[in-house]
Amino acid sequence: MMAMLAEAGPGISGEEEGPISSSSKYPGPDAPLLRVRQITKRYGARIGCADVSFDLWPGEVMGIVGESGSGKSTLLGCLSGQLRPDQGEVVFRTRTGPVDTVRMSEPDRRLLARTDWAFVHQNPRDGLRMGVSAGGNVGERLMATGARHYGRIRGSAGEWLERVEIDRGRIDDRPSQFSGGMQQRLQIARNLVSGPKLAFMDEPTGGLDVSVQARLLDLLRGLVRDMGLSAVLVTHDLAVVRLLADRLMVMKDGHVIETGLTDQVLDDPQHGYTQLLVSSVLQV
Ligand SMILES: Nc1ncnc2c1ncn2[C@@H]1O[C@H](COP(=O)(O)OP(=O)(O)OP(=O)(O)O)[C@@H](O)[C@H]1O
Repeated sequence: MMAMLAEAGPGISGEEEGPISSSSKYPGPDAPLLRVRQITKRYGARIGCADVSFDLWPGEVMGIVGESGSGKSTLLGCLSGQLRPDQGEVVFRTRTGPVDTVRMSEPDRRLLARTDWAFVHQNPRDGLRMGVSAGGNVGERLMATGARHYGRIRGSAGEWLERVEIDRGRIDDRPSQFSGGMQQRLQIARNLVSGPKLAFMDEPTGGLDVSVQARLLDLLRGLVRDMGLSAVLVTHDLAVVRLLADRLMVMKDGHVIETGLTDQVLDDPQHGYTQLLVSSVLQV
């Protein structure tokens, strides 16, 4: 991955030297990658999410679960810059230091979204350009990070298609010619090709057949581990968090009511609502 990035050109900070070493300014395992403090978002009198705080560490996956309307999407929107919270901080450690993304300029946030951040939508159509070829979808993101050499961009796109188990021979096909599972894998390739540090995932396996889901989950788990990716994962599916998330936050009526290591929360839920949530699923 890093070799591909080095070929692809400069990263967000315009550095030419490729991989960031552990001794560089990028935070090590002793500093949170994302520091979230008291995030609150209201829709008029209705609470979207209230007073949410947590730290996300490099390489960690945080799952957010809760029933419909509990505030998961609102929180994810506030964290990823798609919604502006009424209150609170979302501090991301960029390569040059911590930045409160709630208060950063729109162009800077857009640059971050194309480089160090990834967003995997439930519906791949929301994360892909349907009128552009598979290779173009992946290559476009590399170009956003400064890559200009056509042959190398195409080579990296082909490698990433294979990495997400799409035949390289399909590189010139459009996403509309792909199955739902393939479209989702293409969306993942488009997002991860630039070597992001943090991925926001909104029901990444939602709307897919069970067997397709299982394969996608396996693939995601491997990529997250291999890339040392941090992620915030929203889902109502406890089997998905069981497989992917290190830690879990349980939301109800916009508030976080329970948090802890995933296995701990699922095997020994403390809050009555979490107990109900876990017991309502026959097989987790
Ligand atoms: N655009 C909006 N305008 C008004 N209220 C909203 C809006 N979006 C969300 N809400 C309200 O905010 C609360 C949290 O909604 P949110 O969509 O964040 O929950 P969720 O847990 O993501 O639900 P789901 O799993 O169904 O997507 C709900 O009461 C919802 O009605």
